Amino acid sequence: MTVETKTFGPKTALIYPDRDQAISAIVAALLEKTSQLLASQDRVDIALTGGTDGIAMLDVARALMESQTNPESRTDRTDDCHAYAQAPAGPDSVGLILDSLDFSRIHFWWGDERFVAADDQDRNALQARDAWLDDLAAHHGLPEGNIHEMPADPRPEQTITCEKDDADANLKALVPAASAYQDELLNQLGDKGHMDIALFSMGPDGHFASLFPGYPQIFDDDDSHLVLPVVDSPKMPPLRLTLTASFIQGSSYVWFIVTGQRKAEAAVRALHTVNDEEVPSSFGQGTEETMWFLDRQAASKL
Ligand SMILES: O=C1O[C@H](COP(=O)(O)O)[C@@H](O)[C@H](O)[C@H]1O
Repeated sequence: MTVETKTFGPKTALIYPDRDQAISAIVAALLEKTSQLLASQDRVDIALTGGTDGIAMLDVARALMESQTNPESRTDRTDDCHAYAQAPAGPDSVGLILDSLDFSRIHFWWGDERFVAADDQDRNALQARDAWLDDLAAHHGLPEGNIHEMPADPRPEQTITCEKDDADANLKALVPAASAYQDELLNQLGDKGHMDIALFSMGPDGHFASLFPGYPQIFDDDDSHLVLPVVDSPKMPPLRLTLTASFIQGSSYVWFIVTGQRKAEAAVRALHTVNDEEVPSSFGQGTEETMWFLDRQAASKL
Protein backbone atom coordinates (compact mmCIF):
# COMPACT_ATOMS: atom_id res chain seq x y z
CA MET A 1 0.00 0.00 0.00
CA THR A 2 1.31 3.46 -0.85
CA VAL A 3 1.05 6.12 1.79
CA GLU A 4 2.31 9.67 1.54
CA THR A 5 3.27 11.54 4.71
CA LYS A 6 3.18 15.31 5.22
CA THR A 7 3.95 17.10 8.46
CA PHE A 8 2.42 20.34 9.69
CA GLY A 9 4.26 21.22 12.90
CA PRO A 10 2.97 18.77 15.53
CA LYS A 11 0.37 17.30 13.16
CA THR A 12 1.07 14.50 10.69
CA ALA A 13 -1.07 13.72 7.66
CA LEU A 14 -1.03 10.19 6.22
CA ILE A 15 -2.51 10.20 2.73
CA TYR A 16 -3.91 6.98 1.23
CA PRO A 17 -5.00 6.34 -2.36
CA ASP A 18 -8.65 5.84 -1.40
CA ARG A 19 -11.18 5.86 1.42
CA ASP A 20 -11.11 2.10 2.09
CA GLN A 21 -7.36 2.17 2.56
CA ALA A 22 -7.48 5.20 4.86
CA ILE A 23 -10.13 3.51 7.01
CA SER A 24 -8.28 0.18 7.09
CA ALA A 25 -5.09 1.99 8.08
CA ILE A 26 -6.63 3.83 11.03
CA VAL A 27 -8.26 0.60 12.24
CA ALA A 28 -4.90 -1.20 12.08
CA ALA A 29 -3.22 1.69 13.89
CA LEU A 30 -5.93 1.68 16.57
CA LEU A 31 -5.52 -2.04 17.24
CA GLU A 32 -1.73 -1.85 17.30
CA LYS A 33 -1.63 1.15 19.60
CA THR A 34 -4.23 -0.35 21.95
CA SER A 35 -2.25 -3.57 22.18
CA GLN A 36 0.99 -1.66 22.79
CA LEU A 37 -0.59 0.45 25.56
CA LEU A 38 -2.18 -2.59 27.24
CA ALA A 39 1.31 -4.04 27.65
CA SER A 40 2.25 -1.24 30.04
CA GLN A 41 -0.98 -0.05 31.66
CA ASP A 42 -4.07 -1.56 33.29
CA ARG A 43 -6.65 -0.20 30.91
CA VAL A 44 -6.97 1.72 27.68
CA ASP A 45 -9.61 4.43 27.26
CA ILE A 46 -10.73 5.15 23.71
CA ALA A 47 -13.09 7.93 22.58
CA LEU A 48 -15.08 6.93 19.50
CA THR A 49 -16.54 9.22 16.86
CA GLY A 50 -19.82 9.12 15.01
CA GLY A 51 -20.36 10.02 11.36
CA THR A 52 -19.97 7.96 8.22
CA ASP A 53 -16.23 7.28 8.46
CA GLY A 54 -16.34 6.81 12.23
CA ILE A 55 -18.91 4.03 11.95
CA ALA A 56 -17.23 2.55 8.85
CA MET A 57 -14.10 2.06 10.99
CA LEU A 58 -16.07 -0.11 13.40
CA ASP A 59 -17.59 -2.09 10.52
CA VAL A 60 -14.07 -2.81 9.30
CA ALA A 61 -12.88 -3.86 12.77
CA ARG A 62 -15.81 -6.26 13.06
CA ALA A 63 -15.20 -7.69 9.59
CA LEU A 64 -11.60 -8.24 10.55
CA MET A 65 -12.63 -10.03 13.71
CA GLU A 66 -15.15 -12.21 11.89
CA SER A 67 -12.48 -13.17 9.40
CA GLN A 68 -10.32 -14.37 12.29
CA THR A 69 -13.01 -16.48 13.91
CA ASN A 70 -14.62 -17.59 10.67
CA PRO A 71 -12.02 -17.85 7.87
CA GLU A 72 -14.78 -18.60 5.34
CA SER A 73 -16.05 -15.04 5.63
CA ARG A 74 -12.60 -13.76 4.75
CA THR A 75 -12.81 -13.53 0.95
CA ASP A 76 -16.17 -11.76 0.87
CA ARG A 77 -15.19 -9.26 3.50
CA THR A 78 -11.94 -8.45 1.74
CA ASP A 79 -13.83 -7.75 -1.46
CA ASP A 80 -16.36 -5.65 0.42
CA CYS A 81 -14.20 -3.35 2.42
CA HIS A 82 -10.52 -4.16 1.86
CA ALA A 83 -10.34 -4.43 5.63
CA TYR A 84 -7.28 -6.48 6.38
CA ALA A 85 -6.04 -6.67 2.79
CA GLN A 86 -4.91 -3.05 3.11
CA ALA A 87 -3.83 -2.92 6.72
CA PRO A 88 -0.25 -1.58 7.00
CA ALA A 89 0.98 -4.23 9.43
CA GLY A 90 -0.29 -6.99 7.14
CA PRO A 91 -3.61 -8.80 7.34
CA ASP A 92 -2.52 -11.63 9.54
CA SER A 93 -0.59 -9.60 12.08
CA VAL A 94 -3.48 -7.15 12.56
CA GLY A 95 -5.90 -10.04 12.83
CA LEU A 96 -3.66 -11.67 15.42
CA ILE A 97 -3.45 -8.48 17.45
CA LEU A 98 -7.23 -8.22 17.39
CA ASP A 99 -7.53 -11.82 18.49
CA SER A 100 -5.22 -11.32 21.44
CA LEU A 101 -6.72 -8.05 22.75
CA ASP A 102 -8.06 -8.25 26.29
CA PHE A 103 -11.34 -6.38 25.86
CA SER A 104 -12.02 -6.52 29.59
CA ARG A 105 -9.35 -3.79 29.91
CA ILE A 106 -10.58 -1.59 27.06
CA HIS A 107 -13.11 1.17 27.69
CA PHE A 108 -15.09 2.93 24.98
CA TRP A 109 -16.30 6.53 25.29
CA TRP A 110 -17.66 9.09 22.84
CA GLY A 111 -16.35 12.44 21.68
CA ASP A 112 -19.88 13.65 21.12
CA GLU A 113 -23.46 12.44 20.98
CA ARG A 114 -26.73 13.46 19.40
CA PHE A 115 -29.10 14.12 22.34
CA VAL A 116 -32.07 12.06 21.20
CA ALA A 117 -34.02 9.14 22.67
CA ALA A 118 -32.02 6.06 23.65
CA ASP A 119 -33.49 4.00 20.81
CA ASP A 120 -33.13 6.70 18.13
CA GLN A 121 -31.02 5.46 15.21
CA ASP A 122 -29.33 8.89 15.09
CA ARG A 123 -27.41 8.08 18.26
CA ASN A 124 -23.71 7.63 17.68
CA ALA A 125 -23.63 5.02 20.46
CA LEU A 126 -26.43 2.96 18.95
CA GLN A 127 -24.73 2.96 15.55
CA ALA A 128 -21.43 1.96 17.16
CA ARG A 129 -23.12 -0.85 19.08
CA ASP A 130 -24.74 -2.16 15.90
CA ALA A 131 -21.45 -1.95 14.02
CA TRP A 132 -19.13 -3.60 16.54
CA LEU A 133 -19.60 -3.05 20.28
CA ASP A 134 -22.60 -5.32 20.88
CA ASP A 135 -20.72 -8.11 19.16
CA LEU A 136 -17.66 -7.46 21.34
CA ALA A 137 -19.86 -7.56 24.44
CA ALA A 138 -21.71 -10.71 23.39
CA HIS A 139 -18.77 -12.76 22.13
CA HIS A 140 -15.40 -11.23 22.96
CA GLY A 141 -15.38 -10.38 26.64
CA LEU A 142 -16.08 -6.64 26.51
CA PRO A 143 -17.97 -5.93 29.76
CA GLU A 144 -21.14 -3.91 29.25
CA GLY A 145 -19.81 -1.57 31.95
CA ASN A 146 -16.88 -0.64 29.67
CA ILE A 147 -19.24 0.96 27.14
CA HIS A 148 -19.62 4.51 28.41
CA GLU A 149 -22.43 6.01 26.37
CA MET A 150 -23.27 9.66 26.71
CA PRO A 151 -26.77 10.01 28.20
CA ALA A 152 -29.82 9.94 25.94
CA ASP A 153 -32.68 12.44 26.09
CA PRO A 154 -35.02 10.95 28.72
CA ARG A 155 -38.02 13.15 27.79
CA PRO A 156 -41.05 11.79 25.97
CA GLU A 157 -40.92 12.82 22.30
CA GLN A 158 -43.96 15.12 22.41
CA THR A 159 -42.38 17.38 25.05
CA ILE A 160 -39.26 18.12 23.01
CA THR A 161 -39.19 21.12 20.71
CA CYS A 162 -36.12 22.72 19.27
CA GLU A 163 -37.41 26.25 18.63
CA LYS A 164 -34.96 28.93 19.77
CA ASP A 165 -37.37 29.88 22.63
CA ASP A 166 -37.09 26.40 24.03
CA ALA A 167 -33.38 26.62 24.68
CA ASP A 168 -34.02 26.89 28.43
CA ALA A 169 -36.20 23.78 28.54
CA ASN A 170 -33.65 21.89 26.49
CA LEU A 171 -30.79 23.06 28.68
CA LYS A 172 -32.68 21.76 31.71
CA ALA A 173 -32.35 18.30 30.21
CA LEU A 174 -28.89 18.73 28.68
CA VAL A 175 -27.01 20.28 31.60
CA PRO A 176 -27.54 17.35 34.02
CA ALA A 177 -26.71 14.95 31.19
CA ALA A 178 -23.41 16.75 30.51
CA SER A 179 -22.60 16.79 34.19
CA ALA A 180 -23.42 13.07 34.61
CA TYR A 181 -21.00 12.19 31.79
CA GLN A 182 -18.35 14.48 33.25
CA ASP A 183 -18.73 12.70 36.61
CA GLU A 184 -18.41 9.32 34.93
CA LEU A 185 -15.23 10.46 33.18
CA LEU A 186 -13.74 11.78 36.41
CA ASN A 187 -14.66 8.65 38.39
CA GLN A 188 -13.50 6.20 35.78
CA LEU A 189 -10.33 7.91 34.62
CA GLY A 190 -9.15 8.69 38.15
CA ASP A 191 -5.61 10.05 38.41
CA LYS A 192 -4.91 9.39 34.74
CA GLY A 193 -7.57 11.95 33.89
CA HIS A 194 -7.41 11.66 30.10
CA MET A 195 -8.26 9.54 27.07
CA ASP A 196 -5.50 7.35 25.71
CA ILE A 197 -6.78 7.44 22.14
CA ALA A 198 -9.37 9.93 20.86
CA LEU A 199 -10.77 9.32 17.38
CA PHE A 200 -12.50 12.00 15.36
CA SER A 201 -13.87 12.68 11.96
CA MET A 202 -14.50 16.17 10.65
CA GLY A 203 -17.49 17.79 8.94
CA PRO A 204 -17.02 19.85 5.75
CA ASP A 205 -17.47 22.97 7.92
CA GLY A 206 -14.41 21.97 9.98
CA HIS A 207 -16.33 20.80 13.08
CA PHE A 208 -15.15 17.86 15.11
CA ALA A 209 -16.98 16.19 18.00
CA SER A 210 -19.92 18.66 18.32
CA LEU A 211 -17.64 21.71 18.36
CA PHE A 212 -18.92 23.90 15.54
CA PRO A 213 -17.25 26.96 13.96
CA GLY A 214 -17.97 30.14 15.88
CA TYR A 215 -20.24 28.38 18.42
CA PRO A 216 -19.75 29.14 22.14
CA GLN A 217 -18.48 25.65 23.03
CA ILE A 218 -15.28 26.14 21.04
CA PHE A 219 -14.52 29.36 22.97
CA ASP A 220 -14.89 27.61 26.36
CA ASP A 221 -11.40 27.47 27.83
CA ASP A 222 -12.37 26.56 31.39
CA ASP A 223 -10.27 23.45 32.07
CA SER A 224 -12.76 22.20 34.65
CA HIS A 225 -15.33 21.68 31.86
CA LEU A 226 -15.04 18.25 30.27
CA VAL A 227 -18.46 17.98 28.64
CA LEU A 228 -20.76 20.71 27.29
CA PRO A 229 -24.33 20.88 26.00
CA VAL A 230 -25.17 22.18 22.51
CA VAL A 231 -28.72 23.46 21.92
CA ASP A 232 -28.65 24.70 18.33
CA SER A 233 -26.22 22.60 16.34
CA PRO A 234 -26.09 23.66 12.67
CA LYS A 235 -25.98 19.97 11.80
CA MET A 236 -29.07 17.95 12.68
CA PRO A 237 -30.10 16.91 15.23
CA PRO A 238 -29.80 20.26 17.06
CA LEU A 239 -29.36 18.99 20.64
CA ARG A 240 -25.99 17.43 21.42
CA LEU A 241 -23.36 16.72 24.04
CA THR A 242 -19.68 17.20 23.31
CA LEU A 243 -16.30 16.81 24.96
CA THR A 244 -14.55 20.16 25.30
CA ALA A 245 -11.49 21.12 23.26
CA SER A 246 -9.37 21.41 26.41
CA PHE A 247 -10.28 17.90 27.59
CA ILE A 248 -9.65 16.51 24.10
CA GLN A 249 -6.23 18.18 24.09
CA GLY A 250 -5.29 16.17 27.19
CA SER A 251 -5.65 12.92 25.20
CA SER A 252 -2.44 11.08 24.40
CA TYR A 253 -3.20 10.14 20.79
CA VAL A 254 -5.63 12.24 18.75
CA TRP A 255 -6.38 10.73 15.38
CA PHE A 256 -8.69 11.95 12.61
CA ILE A 257 -10.25 9.98 9.77
CA VAL A 258 -11.22 12.37 6.99
CA THR A 259 -12.26 11.39 3.47
CA GLY A 260 -13.90 12.95 0.43
CA GLN A 261 -13.40 16.06 -1.68
CA ARG A 262 -16.00 18.09 0.22
CA LYS A 263 -13.73 18.06 3.29
CA ALA A 264 -10.55 19.16 1.45
CA GLU A 265 -10.87 22.88 2.20
CA ALA A 266 -11.48 22.38 5.93
CA ALA A 267 -8.66 19.80 6.11
CA VAL A 268 -6.07 22.19 4.74
CA ARG A 269 -7.13 24.92 7.17
CA ALA A 270 -7.23 22.58 10.17
CA LEU A 271 -3.78 21.20 9.43
CA HIS A 272 -2.19 24.59 8.81
CA THR A 273 -3.57 26.26 11.94
CA VAL A 274 -3.78 25.61 15.69
CA ASN A 275 -6.77 26.59 17.83
CA ASP A 276 -8.59 28.52 15.10
CA GLU A 277 -12.22 28.93 16.25
CA GLU A 278 -13.38 29.12 12.64
CA VAL A 279 -12.03 25.60 12.07
CA PRO A 280 -12.62 23.71 15.32
CA SER A 281 -10.73 20.62 14.11
CA SER A 282 -7.57 22.71 14.35
CA PHE A 283 -7.97 22.27 18.15
CA GLY A 284 -7.65 18.50 17.82
CA GLN A 285 -4.20 17.77 19.22
CA GLY A 286 -2.83 15.00 21.42
CA THR A 287 -0.04 15.17 23.98
CA GLU A 288 1.85 12.29 22.30
CA GLU A 289 0.67 12.38 18.72
CA THR A 290 -1.75 14.07 16.34
CA MET A 291 -2.37 12.09 13.19
CA TRP A 292 -4.73 12.62 10.27
CA PHE A 293 -5.66 9.62 8.09
CA LEU A 294 -6.90 11.03 4.77
CA ASP A 295 -7.80 9.77 1.36
CA ARG A 296 -6.39 11.55 -1.70
CA GLN A 297 -9.56 13.56 -2.21
CA ALA A 298 -9.66 15.02 1.29
CA ALA A 299 -5.92 15.71 1.00
CA SER A 300 -6.16 17.29 -2.45
CA LYS A 301 -5.48 20.83 -1.17
CA LEU A 302 -2.66 20.04 1.25
O1 LIG B 1 -22.75 14.58 13.52
C1 LIG B 1 -21.62 14.18 13.54
O2 LIG B 1 -20.82 14.37 12.44
C2 LIG B 1 -19.40 14.37 12.51
C3 LIG B 1 -18.85 14.17 11.08
O3 LIG B 1 -19.63 13.22 10.37
P1 LIG B 1 -19.34 12.77 8.88
O4 LIG B 1 -20.51 11.92 8.49
O5 LIG B 1 -19.20 14.00 8.03
O6 LIG B 1 -18.06 11.96 8.90
C4 LIG B 1 -18.93 13.33 13.51
O7 LIG B 1 -17.57 13.50 13.72
C5 LIG B 1 -19.67 13.49 14.84
O8 LIG B 1 -19.25 12.51 15.78
C6 LIG B 1 -21.14 13.31 14.64
O9 LIG B 1 -21.89 13.54 15.83
